[in-house]
Amino acid sequence: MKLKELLNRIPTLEIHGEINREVSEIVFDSRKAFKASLYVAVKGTISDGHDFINSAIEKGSSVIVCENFPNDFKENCTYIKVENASKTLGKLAANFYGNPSEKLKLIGVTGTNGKTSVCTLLFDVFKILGYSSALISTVEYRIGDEIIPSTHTTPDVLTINKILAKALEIGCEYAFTEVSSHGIHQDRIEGLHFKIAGFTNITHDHLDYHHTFLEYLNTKKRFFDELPSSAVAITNVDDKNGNVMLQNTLAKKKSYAMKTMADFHGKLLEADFNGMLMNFNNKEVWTTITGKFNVYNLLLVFGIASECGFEESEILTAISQLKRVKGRFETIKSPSGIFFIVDYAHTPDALENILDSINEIRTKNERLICVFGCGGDRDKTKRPEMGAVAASKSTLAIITSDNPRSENPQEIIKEIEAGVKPENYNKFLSIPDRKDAIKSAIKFAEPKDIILVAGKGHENYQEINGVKHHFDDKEIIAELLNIMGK
Ligand SMILES: CC(=O)N[C@H]1[C@@H](OP(=O)(O)OP(=O)(O)OC[C@H]2O[C@@H](n3ccc(=O)[nH]c3=O)[C@H](O)[C@@H]2O)O[C@H](CO)[C@@H](O)[C@@H]1O[C@H](C)C(=O)N[C@@H](C)C(=O)N[C@H](CCC(=O)O)C(=O)O
Ligand SMILES: Nc1ncnc2c1ncn2[C@@H]1O[C@H](COP(=O)(O)OP(=O)(O)OP(=O)(O)O)[C@@H](O)[C@H]1O
Ligand SMILES: N[C@H](CCC[C@H](N)C(=O)O)C(=O)O
Ligand SMILES: [Mg+2]
Repeated sequence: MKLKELLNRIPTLEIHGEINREVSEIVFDSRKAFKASLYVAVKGTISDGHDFINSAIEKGSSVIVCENFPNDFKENCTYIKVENASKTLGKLAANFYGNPSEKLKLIGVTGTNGKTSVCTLLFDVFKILGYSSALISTVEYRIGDEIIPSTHTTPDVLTINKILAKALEIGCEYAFTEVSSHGIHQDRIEGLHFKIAGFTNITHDHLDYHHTFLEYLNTKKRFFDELPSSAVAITNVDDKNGNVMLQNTLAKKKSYAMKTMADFHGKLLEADFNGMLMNFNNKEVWTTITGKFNVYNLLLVFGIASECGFEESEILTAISQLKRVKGRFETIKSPSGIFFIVDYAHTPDALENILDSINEIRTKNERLICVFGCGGDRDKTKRPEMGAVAASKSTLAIITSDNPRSENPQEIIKEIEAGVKPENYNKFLSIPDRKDAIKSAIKFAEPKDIILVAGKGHENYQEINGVKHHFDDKEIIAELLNIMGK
């Protein structure tokens, strides 16, 4: 594409060099630069892309977009000064890929918990309704039937545009994307045109990155603040901050709730481990998805599909055909009758919700064993809160490792243990090796007991000191059951 065309509608401060030249690709990592590429120098959390301008040129970049010009200009290169390189990257990406987000219906979902669930369920509902879509999620990216491994919940803006452009090319009409707080903060959604934006809930997470809860909340709110008046914003008004999210949005406001009046109102009539009977806007629907928090997720799916123009009855028929999302409340029953639940709960709120949901369903004649840990190099303040919740809401909590990353697993466990309330000191034990922890839970369990293995859900690895070792909770459970004959 010609640089002149690429710069269409993009504000610049100063240009040095020829703008009548061909751009082969846009890159924001000098290591990925090649012949005739345009390199955008972005300030990151560790380094500053401006330091790599010359390495990008050595690898073939001939256009540099930056906030400060270097001291000397290389021959045959064009330098473009902009106010904010990270935001400019979003606009360049949209122009380069032909503004795909304006051409298909882009739907974004933000919130602490439930984004993957809602986006995946939307993708599945729309498929049942006969529409092909794109999905951008923590678990995987999908373009119609094609599956691409996921690197980020919300990837960089070039990747998003590339996925959307490909989706458009193969005839998709919708795209569902998770919008993470890191994604908003790092301008990974800059230049995208959202038709509908959904909010699930906001509780404690990522305070390592955002520092305070208010900063975290305001980052999520920015997603709604920046929507145009042509968009629709759907919020959970049972959440304390559900209305705050939409306070300054220009978008048309819609709500969903179970406890208060809302445009999309839901009730949970019955729930067991096989599914739930719900009532949505006075119509009953049965689903194999279970857990009270999933009523909220399904209500948001219902609200979004309604705003896309589908009839309530056809949406509910599609909801009744949904399957569970990978690693979310997935159940396994052993030959001897031990019941396992594998779930991605990795925040205090998620762990509390899943334990509450299990406790509401179970008879209490069995025991509930909770095996969980906390990720290293992530929000440390979650740890004692998760320790407190797990020990108080289960018969036995087995504290173990999640992804320790660069941290010492024993130290993470100590921080989790510190949150256990004195009255629950006899209700927990700590086993650092995750496989050993699951093994102990199985040893301890009798038929009908429930073992919740939380925190890693769909993940098929355990990251220790920068190395990802293959580890899949479901596989480990099957392997141990086989060896232990239970
Ligand atoms: C903390 C964080 O989010 N970091 C993200 C960020 O990297 P960074 O700011 O550290 O980049 P940097 O190393 O400082 O480099 C700055 C710039 O210089 C460039 N550079 C760097 C070195 C070089 O030799 N040449 C060069 O050009 C880099 O490409 C970059 O553009 O920008 C990168 C490019 O987009 C991301 O890949 C990276 O995600 C890291 C890997 C990550 O782990 N992020 C997680 C925390 C994350 O984003 N998670 C959320 C989900 C959270 C949730 O569960 O809700 C997600 O959306 O996935
Ligand atoms: N609406 C909800 N409210 C509270 N907890 C939920 C909700 N939906 C899911 N959960 C819990 O949170 C866990 C993670 O769910 P999900 O993967 O859908 O969230 P996410 O927002 O995509 O998370 P991430 O930020 O890691 O991408 C689930 O396994 C479940 O335990
Ligand atoms: N997207 C989340 C996932 C956490 C999953 C948990 N297994 C962990 O590693 O902490 C994060 O990166 O914080
Ligand atoms: Mg997710």
